Amino acid sequence: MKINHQHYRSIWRDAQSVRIIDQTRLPFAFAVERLHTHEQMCHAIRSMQVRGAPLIGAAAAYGMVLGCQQQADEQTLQNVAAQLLATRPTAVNLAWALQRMLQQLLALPLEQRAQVAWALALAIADEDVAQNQAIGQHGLALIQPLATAHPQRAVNILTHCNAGWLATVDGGTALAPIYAAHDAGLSVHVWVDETRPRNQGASLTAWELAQHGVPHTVISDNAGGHLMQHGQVDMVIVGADRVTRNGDVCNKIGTYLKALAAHDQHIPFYTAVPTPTIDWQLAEGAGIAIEMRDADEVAYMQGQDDQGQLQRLRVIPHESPALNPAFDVTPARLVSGLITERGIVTPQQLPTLEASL
Ligand SMILES: CSC[C@@H](O)[C@@H](O)C(=O)COP(=O)(O)O
Repeated sequence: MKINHQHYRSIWRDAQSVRIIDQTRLPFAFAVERLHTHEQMCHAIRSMQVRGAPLIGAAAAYGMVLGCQQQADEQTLQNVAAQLLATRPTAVNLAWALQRMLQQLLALPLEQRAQVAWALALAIADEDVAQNQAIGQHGLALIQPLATAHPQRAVNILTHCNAGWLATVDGGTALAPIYAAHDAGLSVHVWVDETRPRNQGASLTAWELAQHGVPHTVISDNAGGHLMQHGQVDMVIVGADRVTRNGDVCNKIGTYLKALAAHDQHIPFYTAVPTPTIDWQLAEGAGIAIEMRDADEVAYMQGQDDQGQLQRLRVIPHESPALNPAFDVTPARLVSGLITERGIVTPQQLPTLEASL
């Protein structure tokens, strides 16, 4: 991803520390933070300075590296992994990356661990970038026929939350096919759900689409169904935090409602999902731990006033409680297909995909 003509990943090594883009400051400030300890990485994941399933996985891997720099014995590494695992419960990539790092590090002699850990984390990051590139190409094959069918207008794609390059190491999942289509010269336009309460759509997806020059429009979370009814959505592509063996898709709260509306209107609903986001151990979505976040995220909104000052404003009565489940589960029956780095599969074809891994 290029920002002001400079290429960035959303996480990278800098000497013996790790750099991240602080996503809580976007879209109004582009700020890079430097992390030296695994405690700082825990804070970055919990506070959502870094967020999005694949990026959380890579961040956890780099968190293990930072822990390893201080002490690399088994008990310390298990302890660091447990702290990182406790930061956010829903995205399976976190547990996946920690398990992989632990397994590979503990197989090494103690004195080699701190050194090799950097290469192991980089491998996870590089794999994510490659997977997203492949997802982009497979997803492009879905957009191409829609562009051919409607040569006089843009293909309208609705997305929810941020599953773009900011949610990954680079390239994005749900946005990867959109970037691929735009770069291939196809006319695409993106309906960007604002994604209350944390506004990842309005703040992050809109920002990165604008950086890349992709035409888009931010809509309120409630507008999607209306646009679908009026022929203004050709397809929906979302990301996922966890997909279960049967193809149930856990993603940002509100995804399920978009899937229901898309199903009612016979609009294809795809989820773009790298295979590390598939939880082969879990039979169905009902078993997924849904993160409950602070009610203040619902009670308050943050934004910039006309003088350029950041403001945090309460939007509900002081007497009213609020509830903030961060994710929901879209049943497999509403999912047209999963765009993976191995190709596009229906939920029913997941066992074949698992066998091929
Ligand atoms: C490629 S990211 C896919 C999902 O992780 C994304 O859609 C999402 O729900 C992110 O939630 P967040 O709470 O911002 O981490």
